[in-house]
Amino acid sequence: MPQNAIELRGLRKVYPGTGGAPDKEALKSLDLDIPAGSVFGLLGPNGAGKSTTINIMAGLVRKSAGTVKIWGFDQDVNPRQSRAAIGVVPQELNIDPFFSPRAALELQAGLYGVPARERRTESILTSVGLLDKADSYARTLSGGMRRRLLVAKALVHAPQVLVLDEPTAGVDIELRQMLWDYVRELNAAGTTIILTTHYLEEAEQMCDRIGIIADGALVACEEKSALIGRMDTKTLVITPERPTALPEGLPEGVRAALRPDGSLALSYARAKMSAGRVLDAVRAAGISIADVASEEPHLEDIFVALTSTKLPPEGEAPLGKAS
Ligand SMILES: Nc1ncnc2c1ncn2[C@@H]1O[C@H](COP(=O)(O)OP(=O)(O)OP(=O)(O)O)[C@@H](O)[C@H]1O
Repeated sequence: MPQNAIELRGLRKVYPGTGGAPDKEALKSLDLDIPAGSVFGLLGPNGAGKSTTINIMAGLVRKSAGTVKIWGFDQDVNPRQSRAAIGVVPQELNIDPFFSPRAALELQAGLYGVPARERRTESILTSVGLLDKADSYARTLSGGMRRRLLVAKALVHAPQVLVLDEPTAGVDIELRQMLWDYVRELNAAGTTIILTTHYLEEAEQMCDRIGIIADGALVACEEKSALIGRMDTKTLVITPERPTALPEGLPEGVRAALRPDGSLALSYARAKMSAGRVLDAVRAAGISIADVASEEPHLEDIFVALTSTKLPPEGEAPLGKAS
């Protein structure tokens, strides 16, 4: 097993401008290692270059410069092996409406040159919960079933690396849970998982390593815990015994806000301040404390700090997206 499932070096992509528009440098010079066996989240605002990166890895978009290694195979030197090592679940739900799931998987297996005796059509359909629909026309499948069929198609050639591009956009909570349970199972069985998502909470739950890309460049790539640990802020949430206004005379560097439930949120840099000092200052301001809780920073805080972009809340369509 190679140390890295994916190695990108100096990856650059320029889309030629059309109709008088200037060229677009979608990837500037991306270096990225994704360790084998990980669940890696590739995050970034709209237009950052995530799909371009994934599509280059999948062989769907031609890079302008740089090298791409998949499972140790250089895409330019060993195109067949590198293609065989990766399966991509695309963002769009486009499937051929006249094929049944069984026929779609058989066709995909044929495209990848999987010999008939090695095909696992039934077991893949079973694991994505589509066996009872195996022989129905794909056009009769619900959106959630189509998504599962796309996952199944990406798995027919048993790739070591599975890429899911925005897999849960517009998917209901039950299906999302099922999809993630299945992805976790695949990972436990050794498949490296790469996913892009607009839902930071999802990335926080699912991924053990995270890369953040903004404007065609990687701005962070670390273990999730290290990334969150980089954020030095801490927040104390105080429930006062009686309704209160914002306290006066807090130490410098402490930001105070009243929350709609009447609690008082006090944020500060951990390196410069202690919880004890903050609480002393609150008491000195005449506030009696009924309860205190502390909040650690979330991935979203880091994302905002690194990209200056706030993502829309869960459930809303990301900017510029129809889905
Ligand atoms: N075929 C294309 N021709 C010209 N420009 C393109 C093309 N595909 C993408 N771009 C541009 O390249 C940049 C990166 O796009 P990309 O789709 O990779 O971003 P993304 O991070 O996946 O965004 P999103 O979250 O919206 O999917 C954007 O500015 C986009 O407009």
